[in-house]
Amino acid sequence: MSLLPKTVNPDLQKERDNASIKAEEFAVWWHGGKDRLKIKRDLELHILDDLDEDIYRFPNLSHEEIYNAAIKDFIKLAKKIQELKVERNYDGTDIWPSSVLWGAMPAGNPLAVHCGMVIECIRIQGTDEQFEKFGKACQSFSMTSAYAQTELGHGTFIRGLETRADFDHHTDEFVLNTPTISSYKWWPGGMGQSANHCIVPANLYIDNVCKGLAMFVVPIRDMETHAPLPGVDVGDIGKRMGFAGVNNGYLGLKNVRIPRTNMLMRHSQVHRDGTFVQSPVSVLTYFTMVYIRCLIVRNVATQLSMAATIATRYSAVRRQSPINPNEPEVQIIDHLTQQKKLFPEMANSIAYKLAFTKLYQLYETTSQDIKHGEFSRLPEMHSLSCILKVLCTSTTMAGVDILRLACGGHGYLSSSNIGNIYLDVGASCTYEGENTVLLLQVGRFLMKSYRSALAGKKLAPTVAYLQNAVKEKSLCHWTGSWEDLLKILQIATAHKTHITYENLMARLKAGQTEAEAANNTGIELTQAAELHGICFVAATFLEEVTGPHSKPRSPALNKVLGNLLELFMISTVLKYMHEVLRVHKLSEAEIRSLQTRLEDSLKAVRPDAVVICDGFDHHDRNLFSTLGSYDGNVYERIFEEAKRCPLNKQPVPEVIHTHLKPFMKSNL
Ligand SMILES: CCCCCCCC/C=C\CCCCCCCC(=O)SCCNC(=O)CCNC(=O)[C@H](O)C(C)(C)COP(=O)(O)OP(=O)(O)OC[C@H]1O[C@@H](n2cnc3c(N)ncnc32)[C@H](O)[C@@H]1OP(=O)(O)O
Ligand SMILES: Cc1cc2nc3c(=O)[nH]c(=O)nc-3n(C[C@H](O)[C@H](O)[C@H](O)COP(=O)(O)OP(=O)(O)OC[C@H]3O[C@@H](n4cnc5c(N)ncnc54)[C@H](O)[C@@H]3O)c2cc1C
Repeated sequence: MSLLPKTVNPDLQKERDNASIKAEEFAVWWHGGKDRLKIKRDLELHILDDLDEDIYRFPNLSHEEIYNAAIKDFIKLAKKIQELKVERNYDGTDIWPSSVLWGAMPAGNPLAVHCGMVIECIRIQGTDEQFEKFGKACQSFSMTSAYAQTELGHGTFIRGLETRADFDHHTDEFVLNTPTISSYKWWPGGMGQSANHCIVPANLYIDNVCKGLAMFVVPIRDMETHAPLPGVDVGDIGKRMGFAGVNNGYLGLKNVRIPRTNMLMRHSQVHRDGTFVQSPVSVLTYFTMVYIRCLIVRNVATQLSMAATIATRYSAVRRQSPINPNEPEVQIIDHLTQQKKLFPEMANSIAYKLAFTKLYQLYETTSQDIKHGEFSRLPEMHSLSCILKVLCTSTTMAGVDILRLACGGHGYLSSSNIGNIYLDVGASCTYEGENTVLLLQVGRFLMKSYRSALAGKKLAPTVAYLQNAVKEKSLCHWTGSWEDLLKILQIATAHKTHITYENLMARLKAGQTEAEAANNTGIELTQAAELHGICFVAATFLEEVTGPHSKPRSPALNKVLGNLLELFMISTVLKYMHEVLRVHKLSEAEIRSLQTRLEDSLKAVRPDAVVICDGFDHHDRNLFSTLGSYDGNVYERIFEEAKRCPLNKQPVPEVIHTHLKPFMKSNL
């Protein structure tokens, strides 16, 4: 019998009753309007409400059982999406990589890469006819696929990939080979057993001359029997830290033949006579990665808001230690240091979601440009998607762990679900471009932009601030306004960029090659890149709160958002104070006033913390957390989960009779 009360925990109810805004108003803003919120909720209702709760207890299953369950869960979900005929998420992005579906696939989706990446890859890299043939088959699931780029020996350095595709003039085919153990494809999601096709990026050879990387649609399993095709060696790479159900795989290819027309040929082509037509811009092959990097930003912003919801609700429900010795124990959310753990992460998740919205607009514009043969925005797009992917994943990983710690011992329970969120976010620091490597790409872009700034050339919009900062070496007058806080971050970034550039130049002057000099300047390049990302996020948040978007919002909501922006700005400037002090000598009194503002902003957020999290509007089944449910009945849920633990099914487990008791007896 369930121990769960039907009522909401009174402390949590009190938080909702006493807040300055209603959660609904925040939810409407967060989701971009009433209509969008309704789309999201209708979807969740249809997808999540009738699920069997046992699917959330996958940590009790074996690797194989988890995979079997994940496939079955995926099919249930796919059928629902097909019935509904929805293609788009509430925010206009593709439905499949959307967080609305996460609750239905708690162990991960063995066809996530198929749905979220391959279809878009075929759209971006294939011709319209190829999309008609392969893309549509993927959309209808008559074909299942994986994106098989990474190899055992190379993930980062794509030019080092060893898989080769040789054009055979006689048969009009490509012959694919992974000639060494290090060239085996390794890691692709869904490739182990789920996919019957792969997108294989490989070096294209015509008459033994390498033409660079191209993408090939390679069947790997029989369409009828699903058995691996001749020349194909495929399987699951074994248990990962997380991603239990995702079926990451390995793939070896030995003289596997595919028709010439299976090369994705929107940007580069091989004709029947073996003529090769080069892509107008070689990095177009990398554009699918740009798309996924954008979506990762949105995903981790959502995951951070989930962890913040769990930890904040728990902190409102749990009481421990009085503040004044003779008074009752307080809700732990009233300890100031606890607020310092919770609220900045809440603000970060909002900041990252806003940054995503801006990033995605740039992505859509750039995609349109590419369709019209215009590529000038690519470097900025690449750099912005890299820096936001890195900044948001790495700080979210750290933030989720802070939120776990904020839940004390119970945060460490698997049923808190924070561990699962942490492992998912942790993977995103590595996949789709390892974070340090992407920071170096951004550092390189900053060096180029800085050189242009020095030459008085016009800069791309997202680095335009460097131009002023080149001249303006410090703030003339410090008022401590939000605008000043942003400005000082921008000047600090420009300064960091400037000294990094100088150090790079000095190394070149001393005779180092460009590559050596870049390697030796790597630490500063990554630091400048990180600061650049911070400036973008801060500028976007500031614009949302003070710009024209604030007009239609109620004063109460604007106040709440202002409190969150204040917290974000002050926390950020304090975090990077060592860089700020290099460009503006803030006095001791000015720094102390920032510390006071930090404390005041935590107190200002406090009364609305629970409703802000309610406004993130996470369905209980998406959170699936004993600590973070809407009703706050934490202890009862923890208790029920313990009772469900498979070990408790019998009073004395078999191993006690077979091993522990005899051992104890032998020591009598
Ligand atoms: C489907 C998911 C949906 C979303 C998530 C949902 C979550 C749901 C849960 C579960 C699903 C699981 C989802 C997992 C999915 C994971 C999938 C993968 O991981 S697929 C593998 C990714 N692999 C990498 O990302 C390799 C990283 N490496 C690279 O990108 C390159 O090798 C790089 C950039 C590091 C270096 O490439 P160089 O050696 O060719 O380039 P250089 O020489 O440095 O640069 C040449 C020029 O090209 C530019 N460039 C490089 N990349 C560019 C790009 N993408 N666009 C534009 N320009 C680019 C550079 O800036 C440079 O420009 P200048 O010369 O300075 O002007
Ligand atoms: C959960 C998960 C899912 C994945 N799914 C897919 C998928 O679906 N399809 C796919 O193709 N791949 C997939 N991958 C692979 C992933 O894209 C790669 O692991 C990732 O790109 C990192 O490459 P790597 O493993 O070669 O790391 P490495 O590059 O070997 O990184 C190791 C270390 O070397 C450093 N390093 C490497 N190069 C440089 C450099 N130039 N400068 C400075 N430092 C450097 C890195 O910073 C890092 O510290 C997945 C990976 C994971 C973990």
